[in-house]
Amino acid sequence: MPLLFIECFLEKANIRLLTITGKLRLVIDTGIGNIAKNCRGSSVLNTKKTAVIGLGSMGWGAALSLLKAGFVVRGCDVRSEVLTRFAESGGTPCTTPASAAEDADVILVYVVNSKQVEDVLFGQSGALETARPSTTFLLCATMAPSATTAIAEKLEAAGMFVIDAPVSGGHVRALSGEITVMASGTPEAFDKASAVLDAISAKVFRLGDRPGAGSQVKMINQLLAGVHIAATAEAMTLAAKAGIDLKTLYDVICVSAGSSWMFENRGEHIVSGDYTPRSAVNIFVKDLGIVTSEAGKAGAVTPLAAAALDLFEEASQAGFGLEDDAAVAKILAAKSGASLPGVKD
Ligand SMILES: NC(=O)C1=CN([C@@H]2O[C@H](COP(=O)(O)OP(=O)(O)OC[C@H]3O[C@@H](n4cnc5c(N)ncnc54)[C@H](O)[C@@H]3O)[C@@H](O)[C@H]2O)C=CC1
Ligand SMILES: O=C(O)C(=O)[C@@H](O)CO
Repeated sequence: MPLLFIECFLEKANIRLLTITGKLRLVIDTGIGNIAKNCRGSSVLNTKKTAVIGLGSMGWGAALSLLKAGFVVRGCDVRSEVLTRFAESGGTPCTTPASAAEDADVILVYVVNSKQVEDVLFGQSGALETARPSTTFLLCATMAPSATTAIAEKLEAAGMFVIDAPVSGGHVRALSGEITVMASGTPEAFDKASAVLDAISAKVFRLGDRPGAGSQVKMINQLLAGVHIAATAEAMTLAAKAGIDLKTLYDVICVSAGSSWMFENRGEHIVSGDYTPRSAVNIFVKDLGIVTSEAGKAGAVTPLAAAALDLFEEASQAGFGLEDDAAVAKILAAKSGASLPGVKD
């Protein structure tokens, strides 16, 4: 069918075709709210109002992806400068989780750890104070599976739907709406959140019907991610010590068998000497802490994760906790007497 004919037909029927972050979407304006359907085959949903709690490296990207996809987005953060930037980007800034949660159909929780998640949900001015029953919560922070399960049970007891939805892909993929989601929850929860998941991700893995299963898989990803960052830092430090040009090394390894997603991503930060946090050292103190403690409970040995955790803890104690996690290289460089770009000897 000629494209012009399709366009005229869609215009008459009040249907707009939008391409957002490379995904083709149909938006049908019913006058009472949009019904969006992703043309790559996901379900139709009329969810319109969303809230993102925690507008940091990952939550910011998710919030912007939702705005681009046509959702109304309330965003909450404790940092006022972030709220100002969010308002400038078209979002509705909120100073408390309770005000962000009012009226929301789906709420995405993107703070750092389980303690913060509990605070923003169940604490004073927390989301549960105002969220309507049957609101769907996406728990996107990386937490121990047991913590995720306990939080999900508390939300469900209050009449909410929950998806355990930890994410992967870093700040850049969050911004482009292309993260991977390691998700678990009831089919009903997935139905309610499918348009939101489509807007923020390139791939959603459904890993089970109960919250906790997603966090278990994410924990394994974090074992690999943490070890690969530490290995990248070690490789770069040895290369620097051996007098190899780091940019040349980076180009060679990226197309060789020693590479990894983390080598490509964090290796670039080390080569350019840029430790602006896209994911902070302290995140891996948390995540590898989860890995080693859960492994201990399960009776599994994780010597590589333990060695990597030691390095991240050392980096944190040396004052690099809020820098990009590639700063673990600074510890190895100092011990090796090696010079890294942008790092004072
Ligand atoms: N940065 C990354 O590349 C990735 C991070 N993750 C996970 O995603 C989660 C978020 O990580 P990031 O975005 O890197 O952290 P972040 O530190 O950049 O962002 C967290 C945000 O939450 C806000 N916040 C903290 N307490 C709050 C409260 N009570 N009320 C409102 N806002 C509050 C902070 O001000 C901050 O803006 C973590 O669980 C992390 O492990 C997962 C995949 C990748
Ligand atoms: O993307 C992921 O997966 C990660 O966990 C890291 O980027 C760091 O948090």
